[in-house]
Amino acid sequence: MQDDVVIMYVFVMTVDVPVGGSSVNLDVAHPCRPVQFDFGVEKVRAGVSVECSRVDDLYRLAVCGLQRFEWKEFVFPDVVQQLFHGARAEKFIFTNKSNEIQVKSLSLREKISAYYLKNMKIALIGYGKMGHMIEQIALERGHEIVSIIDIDNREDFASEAFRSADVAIEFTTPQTAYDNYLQAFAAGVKVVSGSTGWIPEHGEEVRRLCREEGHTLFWSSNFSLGVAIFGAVNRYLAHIMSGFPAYDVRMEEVHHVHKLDAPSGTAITLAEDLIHAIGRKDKWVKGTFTAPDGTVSGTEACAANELRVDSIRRGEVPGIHSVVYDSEADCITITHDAHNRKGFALGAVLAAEYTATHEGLLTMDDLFQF
Ligand SMILES: NC(=O)C1=CN([C@@H]2O[C@H](COP(=O)(O)OP(=O)(O)OC[C@H]3O[C@@H](n4cnc5c(N)ncnc54)[C@H](O)[C@@H]3O)[C@@H](O)[C@H]2O)C=CC1
Ligand SMILES: O=C(O)C1=N[C@H](C(=O)O)C[C@H](O)C1
Repeated sequence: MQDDVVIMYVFVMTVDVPVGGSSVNLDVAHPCRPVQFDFGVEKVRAGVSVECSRVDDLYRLAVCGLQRFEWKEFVFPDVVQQLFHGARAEKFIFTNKSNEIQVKSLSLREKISAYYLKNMKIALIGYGKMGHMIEQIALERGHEIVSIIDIDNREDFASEAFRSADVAIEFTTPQTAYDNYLQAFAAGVKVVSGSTGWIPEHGEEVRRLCREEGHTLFWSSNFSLGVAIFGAVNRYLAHIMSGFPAYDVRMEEVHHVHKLDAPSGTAITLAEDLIHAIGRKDKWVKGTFTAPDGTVSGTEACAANELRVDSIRRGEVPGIHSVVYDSEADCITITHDAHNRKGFALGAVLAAEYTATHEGLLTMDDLFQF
């Protein structure tokens, strides 16, 4: 069968961008890159033409197993010319081999920066486990950290340095996140936040601030690509299982002993998605809680219409989420197991890159349409 061919129009900047390595992997073609403009993609397959227009499309097509990409000349729309003086068009061939896009006829020196608008000024709110990891990844990606605010220097919200940030990345606590958003909004700074546990109290007001008062917040209970994929599998599986009532469903999340909230924000997102797709559950409820010393509180008992979510706190586990469908005959379990916090941190930085050029209440659905 003839290879799929994508004719893609792309521009290449002349500025330097750290790419690293001799090939460009999926990360570079990641949909989160803040490409602000459309570049046309024409997919030719067995005589069928499909119009695509964003980096997301490249990513999706790559994952679908496309064999060959052709990057052709790009006719710059006015907006791109205004934004990028000196941009020039070039033609490159990309091949997809085992989920990796390798660049052919593109030397490292040429640096593909089509995915960068510019290096950003980032402020960090919360300099704990996530704040440190985000700092490292942001620097690796060529961004500048202009301000770091933690519990002891909150007056820095009023500083010039903080106000100069393109985006603030906030990872603090369930109790403090909302006030941090207000401080950042008052300083005119957009926020990316992964803090969990604040939505029951402040969710409505934050939605209003973004939808009616022009503030920008990108929030996700989990920024990792793996959980975004897992979420899509969860929704699809729930859709299938809605036709098989012999299976009851429950969830379980395992996290490190320092975690303040239970169930985890990710578990709540997964539970809400699942309930939306399956007819026989209409709310999630807290099930058992296993404390670090092994003590179990709560209960496994719940009504048929309730989705039970069990929480376990153990050691330094970065985060494990499972959805379990159980019947008399067998059990189907899907699990996402984070090996470390890198995926969360990279996702948060990618979200910040996206947020720098977008407005309003933003979520992972803006980045991935699985
Ligand atoms: N959405 C996601 O992908 C992820 C979300 N999280 C969430 O992010 C939050 C933070 O996680 P970690 O960094 O692991 O916690 P951590 O406890 O290591 O760090 C939190 C930091 O926030 C600081 N802090 C507390 N109150 C503050 C305030 N009012 N202003 C400024 N800083 C303040 C603390 O001093 C600490 O340095 C938690 O809610 C966690 O559930 C964690 C990992 C991934
Ligand atoms: O507190 C954590 O560590 C994590 N919190 C998030 C959550 O509540 O889901 C995301 C991840 O699981 C790690």
